[in-house]
Amino acid sequence: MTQTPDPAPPTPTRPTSGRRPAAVLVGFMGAGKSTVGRILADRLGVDFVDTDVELVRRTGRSIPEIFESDGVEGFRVIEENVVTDVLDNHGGVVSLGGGAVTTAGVREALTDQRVAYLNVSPERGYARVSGTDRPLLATEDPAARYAELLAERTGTYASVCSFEVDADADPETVADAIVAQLARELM
Ligand SMILES: Nc1ncnc2c1ncn2[C@@H]1O[C@H](COP(=O)(O)OP(=O)(O)O)[C@@H](O)[C@H]1O
Ligand SMILES: O=C(O)C1=C[C@@H](OP(=O)(O)O)[C@@H](O)[C@H](O)C1
Ligand SMILES: [Mg+2]
Repeated sequence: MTQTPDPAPPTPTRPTSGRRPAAVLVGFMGAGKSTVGRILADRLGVDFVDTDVELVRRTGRSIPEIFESDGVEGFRVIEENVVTDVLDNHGGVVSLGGGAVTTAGVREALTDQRVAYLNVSPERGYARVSGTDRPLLATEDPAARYAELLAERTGTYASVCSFEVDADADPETVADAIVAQLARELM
């Protein structure tokens, strides 16, 4: 007699609102995720969430303060919680912090999303963030650190994205390119 195998137990899922972001923006520091995300949300007539802003709002601490007290590992834990919660519950445009994709749980949460990778060159990207308070660039040679980290992360951005746009262009042009790609995805 053949035995019917037991059905697989249901996969545990996080409680969600059933909404899904219109688009999620990833890419390195200075790619323009925060800037373009707001423009894109306006174009689409939807809300905008920047997960770094949300993280600061929820913790009541600045990003440099969190890096100082909890280190990069502590920051990533808080970031993963905020990012996965926002992805589960937000229906608009979501911009992530540049390093969020280095966490496995974030990459997992991005698998069924529309993910735009803002691909910036080291020269353009660094010129935009040079002199700002991004903790990972608080080194003796921030330009070298920037180029090194960007090279390290490029494969990860490419692996989680649905499509890539040239982020060296001005913010309006980058937003246009994303709208065009989203329209293609609907066809
Ligand atoms: N496409 C762009 N062209 C020129 N400047 C930009 C562009 N995108 C962003 N910026 C500027 O670069 C800086 C960093 O942009 P931001 O949106 O914070 O990048 P990210 O969130 O990817 O780190 C800001 O001063 C912003 O005004
Ligand atoms: O690349 C990173 O690891 C980081 C990027 C920053 O966000 P932006 O990419 O928006 O600058 C911010 O989350 C933090 O300073 C760490
Ligand atoms: Mg940002």
